[in-house]
Amino acid sequence: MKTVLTIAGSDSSGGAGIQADLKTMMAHEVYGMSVITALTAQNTLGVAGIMDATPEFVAQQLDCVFTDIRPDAVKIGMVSNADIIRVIAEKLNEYKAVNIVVDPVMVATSGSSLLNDDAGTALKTLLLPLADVITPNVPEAEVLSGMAIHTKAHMLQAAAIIAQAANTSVLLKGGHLEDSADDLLYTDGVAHWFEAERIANPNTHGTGCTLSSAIASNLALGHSMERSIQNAKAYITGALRDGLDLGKGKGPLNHAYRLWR
Ligand SMILES: Nc1ncnc2c1ncn2[C@@H]1O[C@H](COP(=O)(O)OP(=O)(O)O)[C@@H](O)[C@H]1O
Ligand SMILES: Cc1ncc(COP(=O)(O)O)c(N)n1
Repeated sequence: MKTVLTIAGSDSSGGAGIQADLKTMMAHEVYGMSVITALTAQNTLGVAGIMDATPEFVAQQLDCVFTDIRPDAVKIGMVSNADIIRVIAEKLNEYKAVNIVVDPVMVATSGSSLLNDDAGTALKTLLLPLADVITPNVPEAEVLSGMAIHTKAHMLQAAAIIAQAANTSVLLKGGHLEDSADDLLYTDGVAHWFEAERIANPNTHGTGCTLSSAIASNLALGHSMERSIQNAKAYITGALRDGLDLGKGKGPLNHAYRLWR
């Protein structure tokens, strides 16, 4: 059995964060493990509260995982402060973690901020360079590149800037552009578009978490980066197309759509 670790925050409403990651891993038939960086009290309408874990406790969780069941891939999501980011970078280096997917989570789909101001620099300098791929959405890519993104041409420019600064591959997700659900992989100066049908579904809580976990699961299963992203896109499109409608705001996906049909 292949194993995947998520390092992320908990979402009490179960649609994003750790809960989305573990459900996605289960749907991919890999063994999921979790290091929790923060608890959030949130639902489909927004984030009511955040309680960060201490950096020491994050380190303790990482030690417990890596000294016992070695992950074949690692997904990193919400890491809300610089001290936690430092500890994660240190431990991933120490344990020589492989197949690292970093989703630079900054703002929840509902609009609430999930990253402290001091964490931005630590994220850029310590965590992004460790990744095999980073998966910003359009607003995150705007912050990371320092430019506005309104078109696919802008996506290309921004991805090149981010890839160069972080010295890694960038999957810039196009879900926030109107009329598009095309994502752009930029690696070593080469651009590859992953095109997908845009689904008319307002319930997109957790799409980013789900996509990055699906990529990590596919990498753990031994697929190439391109194949992993292609498979992950097919999974997220199917989960959106399933049309689950829960909660009063932007609802979650049906992560199990392949299992229950
Ligand atoms: N309405 C949609 N139809 C199809 N795919 C979508 C839709 N919205 C988002 N996606 C896809 O879901 C994934 C997450 O995208 P995005 O919404 O851009 O990120 P985030 O959830 O981090 O804000 C991407 O692969 C994106 O293309
Ligand atoms: C704990 C946690 N982590 C991440 C997200 C971002 O969710 P999305 O995938 O919709 O960008 C979230 N809302 N909560």
